[in-house]
Amino acid sequence: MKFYNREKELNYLKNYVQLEPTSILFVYGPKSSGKSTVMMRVIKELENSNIVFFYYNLRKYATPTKDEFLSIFFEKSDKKYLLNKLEINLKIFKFGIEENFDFNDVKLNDVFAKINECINAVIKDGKRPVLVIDELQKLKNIYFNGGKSLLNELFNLFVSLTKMEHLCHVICLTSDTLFIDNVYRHSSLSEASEYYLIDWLKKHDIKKILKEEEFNEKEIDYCLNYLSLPYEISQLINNKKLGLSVEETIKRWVNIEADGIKYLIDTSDLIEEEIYKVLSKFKDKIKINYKKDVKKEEMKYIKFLIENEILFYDVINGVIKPTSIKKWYAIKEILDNR
Ligand SMILES: Nc1ncnc2c1ncn2[C@@H]1O[C@H](COP(=O)(O)OP(=O)(O)OP(=O)(O)O)[C@@H](O)[C@H]1O
Repeated sequence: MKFYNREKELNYLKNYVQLEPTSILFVYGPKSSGKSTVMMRVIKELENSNIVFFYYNLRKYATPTKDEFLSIFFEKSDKKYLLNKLEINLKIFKFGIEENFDFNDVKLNDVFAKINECINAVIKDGKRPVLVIDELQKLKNIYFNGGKSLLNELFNLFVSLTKMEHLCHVICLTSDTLFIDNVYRHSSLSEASEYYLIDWLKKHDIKKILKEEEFNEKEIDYCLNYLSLPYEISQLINNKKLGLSVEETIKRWVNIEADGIKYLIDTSDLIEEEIYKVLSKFKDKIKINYKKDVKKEEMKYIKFLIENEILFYDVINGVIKPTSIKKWYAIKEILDNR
């Protein structure tokens, strides 16, 4: 699979993991903007460095239970940390735990003590641990002894590992911006966190990639109006090979998106008129300002559109926009057809 551009993001993350850890890093961005792909590329490019990446991709699992969380994060072994054998293309590690450790009735403090032991073992070996969790919000419904929320307690552990003790970087990737919103407004976390946006591809980068992929000038001009995400480029290339023109493919995409949005509205229990009213804010502009353009009573409808990945809320910059440019055209199409 070809990797397109993202030099700036790659460099940022490669440099970031080599600095002293001082805060938790939240990498966020619109759906499918390429957050995991960039992170995996960082791990690949640093595979011969002294960094030990503990990379847990929770996207691969259905929402985990407590037992599943333990088996995703730990592996029975006489080592304190060990290569994840299931990942053949990537040198990533799991926390090691002794063979006779009993996962039944385990207390959260014991789990955290084990994580600390593993991280300290890496440091003792003269290496630098980096913990990366993709789609961390999937742990939000796990509770341990006495009803303790795993996620809240993990945040305390992460603050301790980064801001307090500077032992280990903790990087959380997510496209769930309502989750980021909660984190951002959480007083003790906001002072211990940094945020990095992996956004749509820039027009000049798309142009460069399309030129390299031998698209002609006319095709490039057409594409530049509609493309924003890296996977769209790979799909266009494949469709071209299958004999579909760029214009046909894009028109079909916009149609499918428009159908999807209309179906979502038609099957929702919310007041249809209010959803359309919110969408009409995007009739003539691609992004709106949360503070200036959104009224309190509209937030319910905006949240609905964010949860359903029609809109993306960039909490840090106070901007709301469709999750992709193609989605923007789909919104405009359903507004025009009303
Ligand atoms: N720089 C890139 N070059 C080529 N393909 C890419 C690039 N970035 C992402 N992709 C492709 O786009 C798709 C989505 O990428 P990825 O899963 O990394 O996005 P994400 O932002 O992590 O997604 P999500 O929002 O679901 O968490 C994948 O098929 C991936 O291979």
